[in-house]
Amino acid sequence: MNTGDAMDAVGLTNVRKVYGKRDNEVVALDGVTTQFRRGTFTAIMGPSGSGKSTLMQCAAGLDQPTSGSVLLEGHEISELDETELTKLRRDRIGFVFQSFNLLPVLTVRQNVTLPLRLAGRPPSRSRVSTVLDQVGLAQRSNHRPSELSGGQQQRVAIARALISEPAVLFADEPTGALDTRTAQDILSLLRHSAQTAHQTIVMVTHDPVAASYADRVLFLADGRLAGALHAPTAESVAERMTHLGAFADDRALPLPRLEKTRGGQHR
Ligand SMILES: Nc1ncnc2c1ncn2[C@@H]1O[C@H](COP(=O)(O)OP(=O)(O)OP(=O)(O)O)[C@@H](O)[C@H]1O
Repeated sequence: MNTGDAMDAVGLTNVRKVYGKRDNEVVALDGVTTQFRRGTFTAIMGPSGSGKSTLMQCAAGLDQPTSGSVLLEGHEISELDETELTKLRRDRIGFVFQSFNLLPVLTVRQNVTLPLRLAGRPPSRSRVSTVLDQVGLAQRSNHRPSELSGGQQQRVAIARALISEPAVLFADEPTGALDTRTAQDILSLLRHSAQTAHQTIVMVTHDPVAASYADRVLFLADGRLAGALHAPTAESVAERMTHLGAFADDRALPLPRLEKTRGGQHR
């Protein structure tokens, strides 16, 4: 059995994912091998349709690869039954998706605490307050989702993912609906979580500045790895994306969405 390296929170070996059959076959991932070390923050980038979401779904155990191995927190996911997979995801993994999946009848606080209450591990009031404060929603804890902006709803989803302090956090465009300042705060929070709480963060993004908060950027093209950048800057990421054709059609490089302070450091 492949037990992998204990330093890796997630390890993919030769992962292939094919959707559809015969004439309708789409090869979404075509032999991807990579590792996500514990306590690291990785951004996944690539042109539309390059397989980013599929990679994340497979790495998170939400979807099974057609072939190849995914080792998640020491477990080969193809060897787990649905109950074991559900337990692994519930206890060790956090998710932030583009659709926030908030329950409209529950308040912010109730939405954030629901997964842990369902798991029989209700968080303390102070833990809830800390997380709501971290995402800038302390004043909104009794509001319902319909009373919040899109960006605020996204922050509820982020708080819900962070509250259980998951070993691995998968996030699909977590700052997509946020204004510049809030996006900076959330990205700094994610980086801080990786550095201090040794959480492993895997984030899909289209934004080179968001990616520059990560320790490493993995590039995908046509379902295959197309290189990596360590200690990325927004400029180096944007340049690489342009070469991958992600910013094609004669547009200028997208202006970094987030500002940086002097010396290239993020606030
Ligand atoms: N459920 C599915 N059934 C059939 N094809 C799929 C399915 N999910 C994804 N695909 C195809 O697999 C390929 C990779 O899709 P994926 O969503 O992983 O790309 P992506 O890089 O996340 O794209 P985007 O940046 O546009 O969100 C695409 O060609 C897509 O059409």
